[in-house]
Amino acid sequence: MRSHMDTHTANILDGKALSDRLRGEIGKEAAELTQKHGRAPGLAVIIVGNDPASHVYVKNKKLGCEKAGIHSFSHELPADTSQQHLLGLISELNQNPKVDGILVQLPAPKHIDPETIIEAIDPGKDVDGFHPYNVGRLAARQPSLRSCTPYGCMKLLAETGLDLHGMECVIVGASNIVGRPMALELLLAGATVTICHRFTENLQSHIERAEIVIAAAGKRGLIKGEWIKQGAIVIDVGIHRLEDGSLTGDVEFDEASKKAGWITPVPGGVGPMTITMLLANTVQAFKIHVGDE
Ligand SMILES: Nc1nc2c(c(=O)[nH]1)N[C@@H](CN(C=O)c1ccc(C(=O)N[C@@H](CCC(=O)O)C(=O)O)cc1)CN2
Repeated sequence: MRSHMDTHTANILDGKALSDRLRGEIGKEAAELTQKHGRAPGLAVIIVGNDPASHVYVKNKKLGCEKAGIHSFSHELPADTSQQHLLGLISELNQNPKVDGILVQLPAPKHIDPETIIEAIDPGKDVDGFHPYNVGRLAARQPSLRSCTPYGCMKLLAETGLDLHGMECVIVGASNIVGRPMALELLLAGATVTICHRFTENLQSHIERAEIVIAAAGKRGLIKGEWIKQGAIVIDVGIHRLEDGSLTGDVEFDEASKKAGWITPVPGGVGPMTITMLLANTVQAFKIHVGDE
Protein backbone atom coordinates (compact mmCIF):
# COMPACT_ATOMS: atom_id res chain seq x y z
CA MET A 1 0.00 0.00 0.00
CA ARG A 2 1.29 3.51 -0.81
CA SER A 3 1.83 5.76 2.17
CA HIS A 4 0.68 9.39 2.38
CA MET A 5 4.34 10.45 1.81
CA ASP A 6 4.51 8.63 -1.55
CA THR A 7 1.49 10.45 -2.97
CA HIS A 8 2.68 13.95 -2.04
CA THR A 9 3.23 16.13 -5.11
CA ALA A 10 5.16 19.37 -5.02
CA ASN A 11 3.75 22.74 -6.09
CA ILE A 12 5.07 23.68 -9.51
CA LEU A 13 7.03 26.91 -9.85
CA ASP A 14 5.85 27.81 -13.34
CA GLY A 15 8.54 29.92 -15.03
CA LYS A 16 6.52 30.26 -18.21
CA ALA A 17 3.51 31.77 -16.43
CA LEU A 18 5.70 34.06 -14.29
CA SER A 19 7.61 35.11 -17.42
CA ASP A 20 4.40 35.99 -19.24
CA ARG A 21 3.30 38.14 -16.31
CA LEU A 22 6.66 39.90 -15.91
CA ARG A 23 7.10 40.41 -19.66
CA GLY A 24 3.71 42.15 -19.71
CA GLU A 25 4.98 44.57 -17.03
CA ILE A 26 8.35 45.04 -18.80
CA GLY A 27 6.55 45.78 -22.09
CA LYS A 28 4.33 48.36 -20.40
CA GLU A 29 7.34 50.10 -18.85
CA ALA A 30 9.27 49.99 -22.14
CA ALA A 31 6.31 51.62 -23.95
CA GLU A 32 6.09 54.41 -21.34
CA LEU A 33 9.86 55.02 -21.53
CA THR A 34 9.77 55.06 -25.35
CA GLN A 35 6.98 57.66 -25.27
CA LYS A 36 8.83 59.77 -22.70
CA HIS A 37 12.32 59.67 -24.22
CA GLY A 38 11.57 59.37 -27.94
CA ARG A 39 13.40 56.11 -28.48
CA ALA A 40 12.96 52.48 -27.45
CA PRO A 41 15.45 50.61 -25.24
CA GLY A 42 17.99 48.88 -27.49
CA LEU A 43 19.68 45.49 -27.10
CA ALA A 44 22.60 44.31 -29.27
CA VAL A 45 22.74 40.52 -29.53
CA ILE A 46 25.98 38.99 -30.81
CA ILE A 47 26.36 35.34 -31.72
CA VAL A 48 29.52 33.77 -33.15
CA GLY A 49 29.28 30.40 -34.88
CA ASN A 50 26.62 27.81 -35.58
CA ASP A 51 25.72 26.16 -32.29
CA PRO A 52 22.06 25.18 -32.88
CA ALA A 53 20.88 25.57 -29.25
CA SER A 54 22.54 29.01 -29.01
CA HIS A 55 20.77 30.09 -32.19
CA VAL A 56 17.41 29.05 -30.66
CA TYR A 57 18.15 31.11 -27.52
CA VAL A 58 19.19 34.13 -29.60
CA LYS A 59 16.06 33.86 -31.74
CA ASN A 60 13.96 33.76 -28.56
CA LYS A 61 15.81 36.78 -27.16
CA LYS A 62 15.08 38.78 -30.32
CA LEU A 63 11.43 37.65 -30.28
CA GLY A 64 11.18 38.59 -26.59
CA CYS A 65 12.55 42.06 -27.43
CA GLU A 66 10.07 42.53 -30.26
CA LYS A 67 7.10 41.61 -28.05
CA ALA A 68 8.29 43.88 -25.22
CA GLY A 69 8.91 46.90 -27.49
CA ILE A 70 12.70 46.68 -27.15
CA HIS A 71 14.73 47.34 -30.32
CA SER A 72 17.18 44.49 -31.05
CA PHE A 73 20.36 44.89 -33.10
CA SER A 74 21.41 41.49 -34.41
CA HIS A 75 25.03 40.52 -35.14
CA GLU A 76 25.37 36.95 -36.42
CA LEU A 77 29.06 36.29 -37.06
CA PRO A 78 30.76 33.29 -38.68
CA ALA A 79 32.54 30.71 -36.49
CA ASP A 80 35.98 31.86 -37.69
CA THR A 81 35.45 35.47 -36.58
CA SER A 82 38.63 36.64 -34.85
CA GLN A 83 38.63 37.81 -31.25
CA GLN A 84 40.04 41.14 -32.48
CA HIS A 85 37.08 41.63 -34.83
CA LEU A 86 34.65 40.82 -32.02
CA LEU A 87 36.39 43.28 -29.69
CA GLY A 88 36.14 45.94 -32.42
CA LEU A 89 32.38 45.36 -32.73
CA ILE A 90 31.92 45.54 -28.95
CA SER A 91 33.87 48.80 -28.88
CA GLU A 92 31.53 50.27 -31.54
CA LEU A 93 28.45 49.10 -29.65
CA ASN A 94 29.83 50.54 -26.40
CA GLN A 95 29.90 53.95 -28.15
CA ASN A 96 26.49 53.63 -29.85
CA PRO A 97 23.95 55.79 -27.94
CA LYS A 98 21.01 53.74 -29.28
CA VAL A 99 22.39 50.57 -27.71
CA ASP A 100 21.59 50.18 -24.00
CA GLY A 101 22.51 46.52 -23.65
CA ILE A 102 25.09 44.24 -25.26
CA LEU A 103 25.34 40.48 -24.98
CA VAL A 104 27.60 37.89 -26.55
CA GLN A 105 25.86 34.51 -26.61
CA LEU A 106 27.88 31.81 -24.83
CA PRO A 107 29.54 29.44 -25.41
CA ALA A 108 31.70 31.24 -27.97
CA PRO A 109 34.03 29.24 -30.27
CA LYS A 110 37.19 27.94 -28.57
CA HIS A 111 39.56 30.53 -30.07
CA ILE A 112 37.63 33.31 -28.31
CA ASP A 113 38.33 33.95 -24.63
CA PRO A 114 34.98 34.65 -22.92
CA GLU A 115 36.56 36.57 -20.02
CA THR A 116 38.31 39.01 -22.39
CA ILE A 117 35.04 39.51 -24.29
CA ILE A 118 32.94 40.04 -21.18
CA GLU A 119 35.43 42.55 -19.75
CA ALA A 120 35.35 44.52 -23.02
CA ILE A 121 31.63 45.27 -22.63
CA ASP A 122 30.82 48.59 -20.95
CA PRO A 123 29.59 47.48 -17.45
CA GLY A 124 26.62 49.85 -17.84
CA LYS A 125 25.59 47.89 -20.97
CA ASP A 126 26.39 44.43 -19.56
CA VAL A 127 22.78 43.19 -19.47
CA ASP A 128 23.97 39.60 -18.88
CA GLY A 129 25.43 40.81 -15.58
CA PHE A 130 28.64 38.82 -16.23
CA HIS A 131 31.19 41.67 -16.07
CA PRO A 132 33.40 41.51 -12.93
CA TYR A 133 32.17 45.04 -12.10
CA ASN A 134 28.54 43.86 -11.92
CA VAL A 135 29.40 40.62 -10.08
CA GLY A 136 31.42 42.76 -7.65
CA ARG A 137 28.47 45.11 -7.12
CA LEU A 138 26.34 42.10 -6.18
CA ALA A 139 29.07 40.81 -3.84
CA ALA A 140 29.25 44.25 -2.21
CA ARG A 141 25.46 44.26 -1.61
CA GLN A 142 24.93 47.05 -4.16
CA PRO A 143 23.48 45.13 -7.12
CA SER A 144 23.21 46.93 -10.44
CA LEU A 145 22.84 44.70 -13.54
CA ARG A 146 22.34 41.17 -12.16
CA SER A 147 23.14 37.85 -13.89
CA CYS A 148 19.93 36.80 -15.62
CA THR A 149 19.59 33.13 -14.58
CA PRO A 150 20.24 33.67 -10.83
CA TYR A 151 18.05 36.80 -10.93
CA GLY A 152 15.28 34.70 -12.52
CA CYS A 153 15.73 32.01 -9.84
CA MET A 154 15.26 34.69 -7.16
CA LYS A 155 11.98 35.77 -8.82
CA LEU A 156 10.85 32.11 -8.82
CA LEU A 157 11.79 31.75 -5.13
CA ALA A 158 9.76 34.90 -4.35
CA GLU A 159 6.69 33.13 -5.80
CA THR A 160 6.75 30.70 -2.85
CA GLY A 161 6.05 33.64 -0.51
CA LEU A 162 8.61 32.19 1.92
CA ASP A 163 11.09 34.32 3.86
CA LEU A 164 14.57 33.19 2.79
CA HIS A 165 16.34 34.60 5.86
CA GLY A 166 18.30 31.81 7.57
CA MET A 167 17.21 29.14 5.13
CA GLU A 168 19.71 26.37 4.30
CA CYS A 169 20.51 26.65 0.59
CA VAL A 170 22.67 24.24 -1.34
CA ILE A 171 23.82 25.22 -4.83
CA VAL A 172 25.24 22.45 -7.00
CA GLY A 173 27.65 23.89 -9.57
CA ALA A 174 30.12 26.75 -9.21
CA SER A 175 30.05 28.30 -12.68
CA ASN A 176 30.54 32.03 -13.25
CA ILE A 177 27.17 32.24 -15.04
CA VAL A 178 24.98 30.51 -12.44
CA GLY A 179 26.47 28.96 -9.29
CA ARG A 180 28.65 31.82 -8.05
CA PRO A 181 26.26 34.75 -8.69
CA MET A 182 23.41 32.56 -7.35
CA ALA A 183 25.31 32.23 -4.07
CA LEU A 184 25.68 36.03 -3.90
CA GLU A 185 21.95 36.52 -4.59
CA LEU A 186 20.95 34.08 -1.86
CA LEU A 187 23.44 35.61 0.58
CA LEU A 188 21.95 39.03 -0.15
CA ALA A 189 18.52 37.57 0.65
CA GLY A 190 19.78 36.41 4.07
CA ALA A 191 20.07 32.68 3.34
CA THR A 192 22.83 30.36 4.58
CA VAL A 193 24.62 29.20 1.45
CA THR A 194 26.72 26.16 0.53
CA ILE A 195 28.17 25.72 -2.95
CA CYS A 196 28.90 22.13 -4.00
CA HIS A 197 31.21 21.49 -6.96
CA ARG A 198 33.24 18.80 -8.63
CA PHE A 199 35.53 18.37 -5.59
CA THR A 200 32.68 18.17 -3.07
CA GLU A 201 32.54 14.89 -1.19
CA ASN A 202 29.22 13.26 -0.35
CA LEU A 203 26.88 15.51 -2.35
CA GLN A 204 23.92 13.51 -1.02
CA SER A 205 24.59 14.62 2.58
CA HIS A 206 24.46 18.28 1.51
CA ILE A 207 21.25 17.88 -0.48
CA GLU A 208 19.56 15.98 2.35
CA ARG A 209 19.79 18.97 4.71
CA ALA A 210 18.92 21.65 2.11
CA GLU A 211 15.71 23.64 2.40
CA ILE A 212 16.49 25.12 -1.01
CA VAL A 213 18.34 23.19 -3.72
CA ILE A 214 19.66 25.02 -6.79
CA ALA A 215 20.79 22.37 -9.28
CA ALA A 216 23.19 23.90 -11.81
CA ALA A 217 25.77 21.19 -12.39
CA GLY A 218 24.94 20.49 -16.03
CA LYS A 219 24.69 16.74 -15.29
CA ARG A 220 21.46 15.02 -16.20
CA GLY A 221 19.66 13.41 -13.23
CA LEU A 222 22.58 14.10 -10.84
CA ILE A 223 20.24 15.00 -7.98
CA LYS A 224 18.30 11.93 -6.87
CA GLY A 225 14.68 12.47 -5.87
CA GLU A 226 15.06 10.46 -2.67
CA TRP A 227 17.78 12.88 -1.42
CA ILE A 228 15.37 15.83 -1.31
CA LYS A 229 14.31 17.01 2.16
CA GLN A 230 10.57 16.90 2.78
CA GLY A 231 9.03 20.25 1.75
CA ALA A 232 12.22 21.67 0.19
CA ILE A 233 12.24 24.13 -2.72
CA VAL A 234 13.99 22.65 -5.77
CA ILE A 235 15.15 24.92 -8.58
CA ASP A 236 16.53 23.02 -11.58
CA VAL A 237 18.77 25.07 -13.88
CA GLY A 238 19.94 22.07 -15.93
CA ILE A 239 18.72 21.54 -19.50
CA HIS A 240 19.48 18.28 -21.33
CA ARG A 241 17.97 17.18 -24.61
CA LEU A 242 17.10 13.47 -24.77
CA GLU A 243 17.25 11.31 -27.89
CA ASP A 244 13.47 11.61 -28.40
CA GLY A 245 13.88 15.44 -28.45
CA SER A 246 12.37 16.02 -25.02
CA LEU A 247 14.14 18.07 -22.33
CA THR A 248 15.10 17.13 -18.79
CA GLY A 249 17.11 18.67 -15.97
CA ASP A 250 19.77 17.93 -13.34
CA VAL A 251 17.11 16.68 -10.91
CA GLU A 252 15.07 13.46 -11.08
CA PHE A 253 11.81 15.38 -11.41
CA ASP A 254 9.17 12.71 -10.73
CA GLU A 255 10.88 11.31 -7.63
CA ALA A 256 11.84 14.76 -6.30
CA SER A 257 8.23 15.95 -6.72
CA LYS A 258 7.15 13.37 -4.11
CA LYS A 259 9.34 15.02 -1.48
CA ALA A 260 9.67 18.71 -2.46
CA GLY A 261 7.27 21.46 -1.42
CA TRP A 262 8.03 23.42 -4.60
CA ILE A 263 9.83 22.44 -7.78
CA THR A 264 10.62 23.96 -11.19
CA PRO A 265 9.91 21.86 -14.30
CA VAL A 266 12.28 21.48 -17.27
CA PRO A 267 11.25 22.88 -19.69
CA GLY A 268 9.13 25.78 -18.47
CA GLY A 269 10.97 26.64 -15.24
CA VAL A 270 14.21 28.60 -15.07
CA GLY A 271 14.84 28.78 -18.87
CA PRO A 272 12.12 31.30 -19.79
CA MET A 273 13.05 33.41 -16.74
CA THR A 274 16.61 33.86 -18.05
CA ILE A 275 15.32 35.70 -21.12
CA THR A 276 12.74 37.61 -19.09
CA MET A 277 15.41 38.99 -16.76
CA LEU A 278 17.53 39.93 -19.78
CA LEU A 279 14.62 42.09 -20.99
CA ALA A 280 14.24 43.56 -17.48
CA ASN A 281 17.98 44.35 -17.38
CA THR A 282 17.79 46.05 -20.80
CA VAL A 283 15.02 48.34 -19.58
CA GLN A 284 17.05 49.02 -16.42
CA ALA A 285 20.17 49.84 -18.47
CA PHE A 286 18.08 52.21 -20.63
CA LYS A 287 16.86 54.02 -17.51
CA ILE A 288 20.44 54.38 -16.26
CA HIS A 289 21.53 55.81 -19.65
CA VAL A 290 18.72 58.35 -19.96
CA GLY A 291 18.90 59.26 -16.26
CA ASP A 292 15.36 58.04 -15.49
CA GLU A 293 15.96 55.94 -12.36
N1 LIG B 1 25.22 35.40 -23.09
C1 LIG B 1 24.59 34.38 -22.48
N2 LIG B 1 24.84 33.12 -22.84
C2 LIG B 1 24.19 32.12 -22.20
C3 LIG B 1 23.24 32.38 -21.18
C4 LIG B 1 23.02 33.72 -20.82
O1 LIG B 1 22.24 34.05 -19.89
N3 LIG B 1 23.71 34.70 -21.49
N4 LIG B 1 22.50 31.34 -20.63
C5 LIG B 1 22.47 30.06 -21.27
C6 LIG B 1 21.53 29.91 -22.44
N5 LIG B 1 20.29 30.73 -22.39
C7 LIG B 1 20.37 32.04 -22.65
O2 LIG B 1 21.21 32.55 -23.31
C8 LIG B 1 19.00 30.12 -22.24
C9 LIG B 1 18.85 28.79 -21.98
C10 LIG B 1 17.57 28.21 -21.94
C11 LIG B 1 16.45 28.98 -22.19
C12 LIG B 1 15.07 28.41 -22.23
O3 LIG B 1 14.12 29.14 -22.38
N6 LIG B 1 14.91 27.10 -22.13
C13 LIG B 1 13.63 26.48 -22.31
C14 LIG B 1 13.77 25.34 -23.28
C15 LIG B 1 14.15 25.84 -24.64
C16 LIG B 1 14.43 24.70 -25.62
O4 LIG B 1 13.49 24.17 -26.16
O5 LIG B 1 15.62 24.39 -25.84
C17 LIG B 1 13.12 25.98 -20.96
O6 LIG B 1 13.93 25.64 -20.11
O7 LIG B 1 11.91 25.95 -20.81
C18 LIG B 1 16.61 30.31 -22.42
C19 LIG B 1 17.87 30.87 -22.46
C20 LIG B 1 23.87 29.74 -21.81
N7 LIG B 1 24.39 30.82 -22.57
